[in-house]
Amino acid sequence: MDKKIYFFDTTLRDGEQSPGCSMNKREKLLLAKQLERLGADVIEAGFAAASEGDFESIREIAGEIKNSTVAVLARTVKSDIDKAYEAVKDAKKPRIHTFIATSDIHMKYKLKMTPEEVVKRAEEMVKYASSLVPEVEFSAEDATRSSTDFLAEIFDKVILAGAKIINIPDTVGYMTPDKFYEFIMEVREKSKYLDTVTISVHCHNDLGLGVANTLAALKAGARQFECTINGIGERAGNAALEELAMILKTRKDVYDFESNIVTEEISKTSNLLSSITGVYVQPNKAIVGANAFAHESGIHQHGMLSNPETYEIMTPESIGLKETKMVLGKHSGRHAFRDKIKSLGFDLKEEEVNEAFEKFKELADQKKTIYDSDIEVILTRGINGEDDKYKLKRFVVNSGNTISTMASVLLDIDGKEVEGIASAGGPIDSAIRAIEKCLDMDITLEDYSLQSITEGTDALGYATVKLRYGDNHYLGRDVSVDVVEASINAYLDAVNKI
Ligand SMILES: CC(=O)SCCNC(=O)CCNC(=O)[C@H](O)C(C)(C)COP(=O)(O)OP(=O)(O)OC[C@H]1O[C@@H](n2cnc3c(N)ncnc32)[C@H](O)[C@@H]1OP(=O)(O)O
Ligand SMILES: CC(C)C(=O)C(=O)O
Ligand SMILES: [Mg+2]
Repeated sequence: MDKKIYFFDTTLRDGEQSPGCSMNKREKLLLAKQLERLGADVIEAGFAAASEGDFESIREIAGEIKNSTVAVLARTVKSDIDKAYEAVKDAKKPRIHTFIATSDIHMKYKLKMTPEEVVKRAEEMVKYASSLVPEVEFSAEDATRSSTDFLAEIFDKVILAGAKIINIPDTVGYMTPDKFYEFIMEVREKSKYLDTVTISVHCHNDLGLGVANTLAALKAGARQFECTINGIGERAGNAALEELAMILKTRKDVYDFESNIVTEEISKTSNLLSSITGVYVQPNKAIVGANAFAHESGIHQHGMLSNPETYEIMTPESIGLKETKMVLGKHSGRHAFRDKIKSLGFDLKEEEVNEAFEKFKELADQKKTIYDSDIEVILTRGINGEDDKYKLKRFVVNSGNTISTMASVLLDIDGKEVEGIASAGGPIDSAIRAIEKCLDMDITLEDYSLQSITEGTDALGYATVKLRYGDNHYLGRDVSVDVVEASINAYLDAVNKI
């Protein structure tokens, strides 16, 4: 049997049917060009009869795309097929894709047609479409809840009428892999002509089985995969193109097939779709999620640094990413921390690394994401005072828009606890005044500044305090995710210098 898999991308049609994923003409064209670079064999550009905008988008895509077939969807309705033809006629490789439902429930309640009428309509419209374009695809909507006898009958009729591709959609995502395999084999056995055309599948993801069912269909003889980028589509979406493509590439030992997909374009295509629609994939999404090539825990990071194959079955480069992300966080270990320090250009002795590592863990307990700039702060400034005479033990600040701010600061001064309480305009002002009450020193605060030096709302605040004592000036600094704490410690840093 044929070893080639044809990827039929329906992001611009079924994908666009997902709530919130509508695209305008310019956006559809941008994405179509990227799908062409990705190597999609067929790009289903839209549903021409749906709206004037969709019609124009398909026409423009048909005029621009040269390497992929441009398909357009139509009901088995003559006016839909005429619209579809008008939209796609200038394409280098046009395809009209027409469909009608074949399950009892759809025929009886939705179409209000008898099975005989459905077969007749399908046959007539496939014949008509085949008189307009060389390639016509026929889909039996809700095929997987239809009788296999009826499918065999309608498929044979439309194949004789000119259909070159027969699609067996799992429209409502009802199949399981074993059942789908048996189902397709049964239809193939009952049909006279199905094996003379390309069998396609179109699996929805209502039970999370879109990709698994597509692979089961491959085993049963399907050679066209209908799928979408990021798995978008009606309801729970369609089988995800990037997952299917990477399964074929990564498990060639199991699936010995060829495809035209340029996997190195996957990441770019996924990002483009998300930025156009504003619908982003979850971080743990297979292949294209932000965490798909990221490692935070120490044991995994150590393994990755020793040999990336310990924890990655695909390379980030194979989907077009530059590198694996080593995320530093509270689960990270010394190996990854040392590697990060080196990559930031610091050459530290082992005991300095250990000291910085302790500070890093302390910070990681307070902060969700540790950025490179956080590490730089740890390495250049430290995050806490060490063996100083004046040390902060604890502080409490009570503040709100309808109450006066009150701060209580407890210091350790040479091993003795001293507490100061003060109320002033804001939390930092109150805290500084509370410290002044603990100290029996004639100090003047000359300058104070606070800067956010890392990213995010949990950024490190960098406080600088300038004090005058007698005729001399003393500068104190500190960093913390808590700006009041950074301010208190910066003040104490200057006091300790006195
Ligand atoms: C499984 C799928 O993804 S199918 C594709 C789904 N995509 C879309 O529906 C997007 C585009 N659709 C649209 O813009 C509109 O539904 C249109 C323009 C196609 C039709 O709009 P309307 O004429 O207002 O009809 P409406 O959508 O309300 O109802 C669908 C009609 O098509 C009929 N119909 C549905 N599918 C088919 C079919 N495959 N072949 C023939 N007739 C069909 C229905 O029986 C119904 O007929 P009725 O108007 O005589 O009752
Ligand atoms: C139009 C067909 C192919 C479809 O989208 C479905 O059945 O899910
Ligand atoms: Mg669908």
